[in-house]
Amino acid sequence: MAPLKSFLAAASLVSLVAAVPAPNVDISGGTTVQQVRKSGYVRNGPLALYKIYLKYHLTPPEDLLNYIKNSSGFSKRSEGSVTATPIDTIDTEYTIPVSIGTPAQVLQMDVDTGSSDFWVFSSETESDEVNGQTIYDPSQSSTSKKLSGDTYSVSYGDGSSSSGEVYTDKVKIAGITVSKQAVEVAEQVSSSFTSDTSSSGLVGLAFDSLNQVSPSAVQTFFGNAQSKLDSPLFTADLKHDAAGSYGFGFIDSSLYTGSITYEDIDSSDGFWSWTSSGYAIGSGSFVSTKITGIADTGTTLMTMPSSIVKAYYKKVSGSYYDSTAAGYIFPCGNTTPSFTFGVGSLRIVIPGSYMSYAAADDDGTYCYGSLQKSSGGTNIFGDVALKSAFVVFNGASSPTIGWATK
Ligand SMILES: Cc1noc(C)c1CN(C)Cc1cc2n(n1)CCN(c1cc(N)ncn1)C2
Repeated sequence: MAPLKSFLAAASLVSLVAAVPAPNVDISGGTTVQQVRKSGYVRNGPLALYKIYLKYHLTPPEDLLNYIKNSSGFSKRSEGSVTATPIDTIDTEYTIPVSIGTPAQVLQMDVDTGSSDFWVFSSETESDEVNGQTIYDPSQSSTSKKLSGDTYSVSYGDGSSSSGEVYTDKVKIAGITVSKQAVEVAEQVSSSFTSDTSSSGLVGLAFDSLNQVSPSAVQTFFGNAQSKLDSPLFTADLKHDAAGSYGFGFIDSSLYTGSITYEDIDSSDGFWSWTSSGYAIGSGSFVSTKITGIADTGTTLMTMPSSIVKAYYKKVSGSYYDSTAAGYIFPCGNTTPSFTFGVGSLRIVIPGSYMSYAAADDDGTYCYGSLQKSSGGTNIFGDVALKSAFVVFNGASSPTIGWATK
């Protein structure tokens, strides 16, 4: 436990320095102010150190966080976690319960780190576009307030879309409450959302710059909650065909093995964009090459540059690019090798079983690969990659992304 002792030593030094009153030296010839020790003040090094981290929006080291978390009486901010449930056995998307309004209206919503709008099926959604989803009705909430004149219209990489008006209301996720979250209430949704009976809306967790409310953009749930979290971060522990979790404000060290490797985020395009150190196919040797892509929980699969994808499917017998399916397919029974991507010197292995996504035809002869070619130059580390790791989305002033094995 050396690190803890070392930071405690540092912390006590901080508190020592912070608590000793300066001598009453009158250097201005003016009046002297008598400093007195704050009565009842109990010096506390770790808390003093912790407050420095929070003041400068820095992420405290894990041992300091654990110390604060396990010590009673500290003025803690907030943190919590929520179950992330795959909507089907092939992990098409993951939803979480979200409480909106007073009394709470609870909707299962899709968490999307690839977009920045919090929108819901609502009492205002065209009735023929609602298909079993839970709707939010602002008129039934005593804390809702319409943002008159504000509208939104958002579209996604797969061509789906949603549009409507905007309210604010109380929103609680993982036990963390944002009292005035902008809730974008859908008047229209595209057919793919209507057919997705498992999701009643989206929680966009990309950067605020991507928000599509006009005339002025609003903040995401994370954008609003960040300042009240113990640490300005959220984590994703997605699983194959099993319940995982999203954490807010803290890192649960029981959810991963080894240590977390962090890479810088370039948020200039509003995405969680980072650079991988390379890849390997099956038991093949690791190819060191920079692959810049976005960490996107709202995309089911994974897309890489064409050269890497071609090299991968060379190892899948019977595979070929099918323009009708708009992707690589292969005979379902054929073996798909694992796919490894690098995070610095760390290696995240996507098991071969994750690399076959779903039947590509009605009789299930051919299957659609989980790895496909990038379009428009954006590589996407979607759910296939994310569910193979424990991932930290660190929204500090210089954002980073952390990956760990699990
Ligand atoms: C997909 C899918 N496949 O089977 C089902 C069900 C679904 C979900 N479904 C049809 C509806 C749907 C479509 C989208 N979503 N959900 C989530 C947001 N979308 C994104 C997000 C993002 N970051 N990047 C690209 N699109 C498009």
